[in-house]
Amino acid sequence: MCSTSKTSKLAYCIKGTFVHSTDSSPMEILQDHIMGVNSNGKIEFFENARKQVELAKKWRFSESDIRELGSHEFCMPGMVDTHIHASQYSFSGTALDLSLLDWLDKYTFPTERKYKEAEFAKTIYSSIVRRTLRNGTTTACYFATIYTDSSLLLAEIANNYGQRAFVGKVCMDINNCAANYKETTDESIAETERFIKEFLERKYCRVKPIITPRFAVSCSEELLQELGELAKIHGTHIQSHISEAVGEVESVKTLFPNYKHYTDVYDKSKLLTDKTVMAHGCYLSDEELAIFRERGAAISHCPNSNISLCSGHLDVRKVLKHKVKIGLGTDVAGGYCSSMLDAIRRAIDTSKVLYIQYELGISMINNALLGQSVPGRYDSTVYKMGQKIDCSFLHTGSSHSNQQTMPTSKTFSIQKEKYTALSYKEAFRLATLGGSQALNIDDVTGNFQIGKEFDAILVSPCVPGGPFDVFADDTFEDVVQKFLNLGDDRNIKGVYVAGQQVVPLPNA
Ligand SMILES: O=c1[nH]c(=O)c2nc[nH]c2[nH]1
Ligand SMILES: [Zn+2]
Repeated sequence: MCSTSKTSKLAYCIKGTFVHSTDSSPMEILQDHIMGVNSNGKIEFFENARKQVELAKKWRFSESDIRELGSHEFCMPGMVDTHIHASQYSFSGTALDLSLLDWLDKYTFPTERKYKEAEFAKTIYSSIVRRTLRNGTTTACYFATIYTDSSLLLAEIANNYGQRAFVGKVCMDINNCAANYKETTDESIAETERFIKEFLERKYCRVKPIITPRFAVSCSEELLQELGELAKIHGTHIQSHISEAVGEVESVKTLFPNYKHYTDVYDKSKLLTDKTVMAHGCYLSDEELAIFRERGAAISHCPNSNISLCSGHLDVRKVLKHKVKIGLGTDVAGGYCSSMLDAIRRAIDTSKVLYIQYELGISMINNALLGQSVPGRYDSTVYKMGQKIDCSFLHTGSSHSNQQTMPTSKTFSIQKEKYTALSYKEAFRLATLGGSQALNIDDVTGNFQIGKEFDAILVSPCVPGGPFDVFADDTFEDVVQKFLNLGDDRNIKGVYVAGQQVVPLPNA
């Protein structure tokens, strides 16, 4: 049950270094600060420690109420995994040899079918909730399976461990529904209604239901529209997949010939709202991103999955340019790692790959061939798939040019735009504040703004047998960067959700 009192007392203070993001800065490092957390789990004050005496008088705390961090230790906001399949955790780290649609048929659907069994579900769901919490994921947006009862069990487990979460019962009624892993349209709608009703009766404080059409390839027009209605009636969040892989985009064109594009399919079903998070979006056009922006819908960037299933790359810069909300997701088990630290690293890697491609001109050529606009072009032509273009303006005389493979019947002029890869600070913001914005919970969590709930990780960079070393010359920025690039759960000494310490785990 969710209980918050109108009057709140100070519960405890933390003193030391805090690292977080704001709208104006991807990373602020605030050394020698003191934070007060109240009995409702909210941040009551956050000030320079110079003000400790004054604050102690006002809030009536003594030295013994303060938890003082060690010299290299710091607190950062808990990470927000905006897209993770709890039900796929059992095979994470395996089965990465196929592309999306075949991967779903061969590995994913047969595994998800097992969640009809409550005992099996309980084992895997407990493991993923424990694992993600240990890795510092304070908020997770989960896909479960088509089975209502075991999806409700995932919600109960997340609630029991104190994780903030969205949990979705998956809906799918057409195609790619391997034998015994499908529902009729009516079943899917009725079970989603039951899921929401029983979920809301449990009155969890920080675990919420989310409407979950798997993706347009496995949902009929009728199901999508009914789910859009249900989301409207109950005011629930919505999650799905969009434009992840070329084969999937092509299937959607065939299945929904009367729609302008993939985004239009969801938009016409009222599934794009300011409480929607869509995973991937690698192949969204400028026009589609403009619709996302208008609706306030968000994208979950899942770089590990995009690389592991050879789906494509999301251009985060392009999404940010369109002012579309964006967070990071692990997308277990298309993504093989359940740690958001991995999502940060892969997001940077992907961005660097795009930088290399831009430098070589490859990305521009690929975009042109996919019928999308070409960044920095002078003309306004949108080149169609397979259209012949002359790429000789790129790398004239360079051995890196792929002009040999390009037909040369049409010429267009292009000015190369400068492309900047994501910095580790920007990736840190995506994993924390960005994720909370994507899930539309940034009024509650995502950074250390006064009044938000204290969702945080206590990081201890120097642990015996830890994954990296800190040297005397390292600045605090270096230490933070080392943790983001090299750290793991050995460095995560404590995890807090709404002021409650949830890691170390019970029975760890
Ligand atoms: O990465 C993905 N994982 C899935 O389970 C899935 N289903 C549809 N599209 C998907 N993409
Ligand atoms: Zn997914």
